[in-house]
Amino acid sequence: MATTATTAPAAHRCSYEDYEATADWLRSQTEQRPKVAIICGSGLGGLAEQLENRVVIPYKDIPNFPQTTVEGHQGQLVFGTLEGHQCVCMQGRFHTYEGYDVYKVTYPVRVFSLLGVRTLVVTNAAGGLNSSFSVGDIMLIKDHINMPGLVGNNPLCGPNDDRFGVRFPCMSDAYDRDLLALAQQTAEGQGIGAFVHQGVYCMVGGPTFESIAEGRALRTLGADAVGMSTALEVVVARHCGLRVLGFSLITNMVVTDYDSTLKANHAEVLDTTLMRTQDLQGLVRGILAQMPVDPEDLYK
Ligand SMILES: O=P(O)(O)O[C@H]1O[C@H](CO)[C@@H](O)[C@H]1O
Ligand SMILES: Nc1nc2[nH]cnc2c(=O)[nH]1
Repeated sequence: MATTATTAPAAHRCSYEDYEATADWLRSQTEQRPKVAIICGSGLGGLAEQLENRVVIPYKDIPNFPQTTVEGHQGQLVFGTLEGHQCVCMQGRFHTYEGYDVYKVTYPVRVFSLLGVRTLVVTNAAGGLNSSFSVGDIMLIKDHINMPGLVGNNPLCGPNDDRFGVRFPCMSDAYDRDLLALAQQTAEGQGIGAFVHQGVYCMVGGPTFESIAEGRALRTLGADAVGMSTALEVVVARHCGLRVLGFSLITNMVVTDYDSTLKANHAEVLDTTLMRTQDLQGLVRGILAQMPVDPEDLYK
């Protein structure tokens, strides 16, 4: 039977049993039971090095897990404690441009949910579209434009599994407002408020960086930053009820001027992450330090 771009063949989707098998296997590898998951963006995996009592599990050993293929993404799960919170950190994420479908890209998020995770922290490297942003700024994500999802490439396409969430999840509250306010307040308290902004992240498919016309179009659409990840993970996280906090590190400014000779490139992206990695780590730590560890206080 012919299939359309909007509905993957069932064989490409993952079953509840697949997610459970991965979660069960991970439970057998560690006694840690994380409540917070952190997905590290390009060049931002250093956050996982901050965890205490680390248990490191390479993706290649994890049943049903994809492998990372992108420079700046290490390819391992790190369990451990950060500021009193039991965490699991993805040192390396998956992207559709690597050839993975939207179900594989978001596979870890449902596994985390089955492990008992309640809060997802996403980080990414992104190109700045807002002309008031500068390279090295941190953008707290207040909303997203899920470009693949808008054209039907959404990880929730296909039969809905009610064990994870509802058929038609709301996305107007995708990024938790309390966590966003806490992040802003923490940035001010740490004296880095001058380069921390709030804005809208637009996910595109990549792997091409934007043409000038595309950059201009995305800005007109209301995007402040653009990247090739995150929104799909957030959609799946919200579907299964996780709270989400997101950060974009502005690693380059998107070229929107025909007179410019600048050219976006991945080496520049990784260089900028080196420059700001300490600030971002400090900010995440500062936020976690103020989040109640007791889940009953946090998730009621
Ligand atoms: O979104 P993350 O994984 O941080 O990576 C960003 O950086 C890469 C481009 O340099 C792309 O993968 C883009 O999405
Ligand atoms: N699409 C896109 N992704 C990025 N990731 C880091 N910088 C960029 C960028 O300029 N465009």
